[in-house]
Amino acid sequence: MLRGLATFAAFRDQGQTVSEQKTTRNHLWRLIRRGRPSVAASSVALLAALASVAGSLWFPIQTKHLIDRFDGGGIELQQVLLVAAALVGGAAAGALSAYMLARIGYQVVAELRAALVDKLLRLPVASFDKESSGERVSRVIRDCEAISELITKQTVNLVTGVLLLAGSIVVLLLLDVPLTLTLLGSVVAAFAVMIPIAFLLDGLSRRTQDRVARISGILTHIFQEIRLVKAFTAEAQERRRSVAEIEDLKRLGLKTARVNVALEPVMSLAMTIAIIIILVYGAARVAAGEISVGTLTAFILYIFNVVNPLAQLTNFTAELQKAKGASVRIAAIFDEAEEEKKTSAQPAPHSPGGVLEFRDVSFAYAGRDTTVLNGIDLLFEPGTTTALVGASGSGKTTILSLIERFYEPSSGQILYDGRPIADYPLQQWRGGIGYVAQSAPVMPGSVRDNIAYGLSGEFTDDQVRSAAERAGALDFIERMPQGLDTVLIEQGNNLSGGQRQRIAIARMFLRDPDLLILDEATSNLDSETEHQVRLALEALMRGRTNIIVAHRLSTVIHAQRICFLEAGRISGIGNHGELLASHPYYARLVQRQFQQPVEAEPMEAG
Ligand SMILES: Nc1ncnc2c1ncn2[C@@H]1O[C@H](COP(=O)(O)OP(=O)(O)OP(=O)(O)O)[C@@H](O)[C@H]1O
Repeated sequence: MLRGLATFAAFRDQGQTVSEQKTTRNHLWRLIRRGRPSVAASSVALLAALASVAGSLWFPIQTKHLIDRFDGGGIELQQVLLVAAALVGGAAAGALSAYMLARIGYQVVAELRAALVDKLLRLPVASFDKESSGERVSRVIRDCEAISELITKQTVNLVTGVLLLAGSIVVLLLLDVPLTLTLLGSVVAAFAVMIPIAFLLDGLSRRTQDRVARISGILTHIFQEIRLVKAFTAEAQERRRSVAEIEDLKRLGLKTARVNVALEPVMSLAMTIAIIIILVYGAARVAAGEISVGTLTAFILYIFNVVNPLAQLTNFTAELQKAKGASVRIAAIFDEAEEEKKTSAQPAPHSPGGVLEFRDVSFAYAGRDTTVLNGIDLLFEPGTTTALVGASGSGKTTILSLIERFYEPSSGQILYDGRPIADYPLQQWRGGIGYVAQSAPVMPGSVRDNIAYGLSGEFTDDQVRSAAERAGALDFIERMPQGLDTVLIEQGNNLSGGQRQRIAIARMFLRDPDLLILDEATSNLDSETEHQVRLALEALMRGRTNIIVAHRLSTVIHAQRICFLEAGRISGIGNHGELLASHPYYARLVQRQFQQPVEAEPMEAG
């Protein structure tokens, strides 16, 4: 309640213009509507809320009648039953409305989350460069939760609170005007006393939330990189860092507890004083014969009808602020441009065996001044292998990303079969490409799921097994506890680097793409595994158009074409022999590597 009071007061100072506040409100309303709340359930919830308010308004009046009848011959059973009916009926209606609103809230949040996940999956890779994945997860989980909380818990408070407050004031004014003004004056004064403390609590609560978010970020990082922590014996350092954060959180908690402890007596004192004022003034009016004992009793009961809605309304403003903040962040995601606009006229999918051409392609990542690729002209002929070689950061992986259409060139064109690749339907375009990323990532699921990953058809065990065999992966898969059904844990931690690579290669055999793009792993495998992976890759590359970011001399030597990149420009192109003769930098690299065992030596310059 107190946080609500403070937020209510602070809201005016947030510097939002009227039109900004309207836009924020629209965002929230748009999101709630997107969740398609059921009209029937909403109507039942509203009617039940009205019934519960009626019960709360009715019961003190019935109690007044019950007490006032004492003078005229004691308690009447009918009157007792009416009080009980008002109480029980009001409570039952309140419970029904709360349940219906909870249903609506959960339905809205489920629809919203599903829509958000769907939207996030449609966003381009560039969108994920802007914000950490943790923050994106927080949009789906926490921000949606804030909107659901508003609907499930706070809407009922708003509806019943406003009605109860307004209804109570009207009934009280009808019963006795001076006593009503005294009641309102003392309750408002009691609230006013609490506002400064509420401000303090609000600030503390925000700082606590920030701290909690910070500490969860730090801990997530530590546990994600536990190998790094252990390899560098940094446990003590990380413990110190975490303990410092935990201590800060403790200090904030204690401060909050101190304010709360001070607040409780102030709060009950303020409310007690308000009640005493009403009692004393009311008793004087009873003694003077101006009001009945029943009326005074009704007034005392109505105090709760005034205080509770006031508390609920202030709470509502706090939750509303939270939900509005959340809705702005969620709406920003919904407003982002999707990777591919759905068009009614879908062009034909590309046919295999075309020439892929980079024509004067330049590229800069969004938000970065430097151009990563500068005027790249490159031809990838069908059935050939092109190796991209160059120092670290020279733009090799970026070329692969442009082919995958993770990003669009800043200028120039990428053509396939003479047509811009952007013209082909995105799903079919990517469907024709096999991409083996450097780290050979795996997804949660079984080995079988991972080999058939992203393929829509059903695959027989024989097909999956055959792909695994061609990738040189079948032996180790069969040695795993449940074979193809073995579940791969987070980031494939139960696999070695070479095994992950062979799973990725098996995936490609099953996918059977026309164009294979491969970011060669930089980590050195032992020579036996290296040999197996190379054999599997050679088999995979046969008969396809291959584009490889090459780190190993063995790969480079076998490529028909080598493209040497320096700071985003092509400084040499040709086969191994040609480059050796024409490109001093390349020749120097090769010379350096031939002094080492050729196969294990990475090719990279930087
Ligand atoms: N998502 C991104 N956002 C912004 N800049 C990026 C992004 N990815 C790469 N870069 C920058 O673009 C440049 C080229 O990166 P790229 O990954 O293409 O190089 P690379 O030649 O593949 O390097 P390596 O061999 O080390 O993998 C680097 O300076 C890098 O910092």
